[in-house]
Amino acid sequence: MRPYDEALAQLLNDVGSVATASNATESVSLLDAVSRVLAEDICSPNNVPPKDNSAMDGYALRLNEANEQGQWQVVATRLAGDASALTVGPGEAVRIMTGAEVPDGADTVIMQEEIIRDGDSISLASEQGVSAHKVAENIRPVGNDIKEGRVIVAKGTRIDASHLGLIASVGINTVSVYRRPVVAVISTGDELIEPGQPLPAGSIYNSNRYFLLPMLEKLGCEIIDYGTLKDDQALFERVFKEASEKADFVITTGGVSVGDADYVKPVLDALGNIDFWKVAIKPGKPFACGRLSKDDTQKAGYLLGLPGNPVSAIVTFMLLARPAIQQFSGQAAEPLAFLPGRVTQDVRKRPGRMDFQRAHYVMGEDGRLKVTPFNSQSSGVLSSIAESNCFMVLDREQGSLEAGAKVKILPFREWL
Ligand SMILES: Nc1nc2c(c(=O)[nH]1)N[C@H]1C(S)=C(S)[C@@H](COP(=O)(O)OP(=O)(O)OC[C@H]3O[C@@H](n4cnc5c(N)ncnc54)[C@H](O)[C@@H]3O)O[C@H]1N2
Ligand code: MOO
Repeated sequence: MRPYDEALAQLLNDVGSVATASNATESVSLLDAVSRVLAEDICSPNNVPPKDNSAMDGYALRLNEANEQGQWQVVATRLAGDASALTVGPGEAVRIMTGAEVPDGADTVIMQEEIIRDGDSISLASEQGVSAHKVAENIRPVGNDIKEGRVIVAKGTRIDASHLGLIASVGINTVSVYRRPVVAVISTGDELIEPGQPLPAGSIYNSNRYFLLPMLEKLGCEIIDYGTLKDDQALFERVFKEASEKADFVITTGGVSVGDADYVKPVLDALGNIDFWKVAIKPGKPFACGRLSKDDTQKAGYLLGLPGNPVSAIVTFMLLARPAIQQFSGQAAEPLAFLPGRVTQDVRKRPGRMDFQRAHYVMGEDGRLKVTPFNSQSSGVLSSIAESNCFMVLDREQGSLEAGAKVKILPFREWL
């Protein structure tokens, strides 16, 4: 059994990345770019905001040159979108709206709640007069958000809604992204039935397919869904081969253990090579992987054989398949971000496997995170994932723990 870190390092080394391949990029319009990985640094061609503008509805004036009476004459009105030439002289003010360009000469915008207006004459409402205000207040300076030429989103970033907004804010509507990884998904097992069908004796509903497809979607993958295969070695061989010729990754669930109908490994061995089998993690130990071709020069899909138990399948997807697909997609490495916490109850654990217990974490009254493991840690209990918000991660050589012990928290809901 490989320790988790070694298994992941080997997997990442074996799968490579489209970022090093030629012809692996395409140009897409902004709204089609969400969930894709950027193949270029996005540099801003201009300043945001492009000119000094007002943060408030109020009056633009020269606070530095306030007269003794602290009074100004309103000489014009400035709306957002109006860029006509306009200069404010000493003793003059311009009625200005939020977002409008600050007229030349003005050094400050006073918000209207802090102004007393009498006809076209304004004065400061505060008894402290000018000293209640600061020069430049309520002015958003040119380039305050983004300076011209700055990299606003780096190559290797998986684009989310905030990146789309930021890229739009500098006026760019097309970006270069890496091609999508093609992923074939295969459920295996004689006992599996699709939801919506009556359940014959001895059968169970296929749940793995229903969390894998949306998680792959979220990773920007192009999916080939092979549904469910009966446990038949010749059938596996034929379908795995076909899938590997079309897909970058072939993800299977089930059939990787030591049972009489566990054909995934023998088929991987026959078509290609097993990179490794078994990782020292709980759940998910029998994870298997390798390339589905013996010919190194041929492009062929890489098999990620997830264990059949639903929790083992989702955990190995999150911890092994997901980083492999992210790296292959050209995404910059994203190491697991643990949070420090304390466990609320005694925990039993035997040394030997790194344990990813499903758990719920909250902020305690002392401001520290406290984490409570789900009451069943069985790898068949999928509600342990649906009702948890993190893994409580216990190192491989760790033994049992007492309530109050320090543990690592790994939030996972954003991956789902
Ligand atoms: N003698 C041993 N037996 C087992 C070992 C072992 O080391 N020695 N390891 C156990 C562990 S740990 C796991 S995990 C499982 C993995 O088994 P397989 O990958 O071969 O999976 P299957 O036997 O095909 O299925 C296991 C379990 O999961 C259910 N299943 C499968 N696919 C789905 C699906 N798509 N949706 C819902 N449920 C699914 C299946 O019905 C079984 O109950 O092996 C242990 N055994
Ligand atoms: O690894 Mo199995 O996934 O312990 O149930």
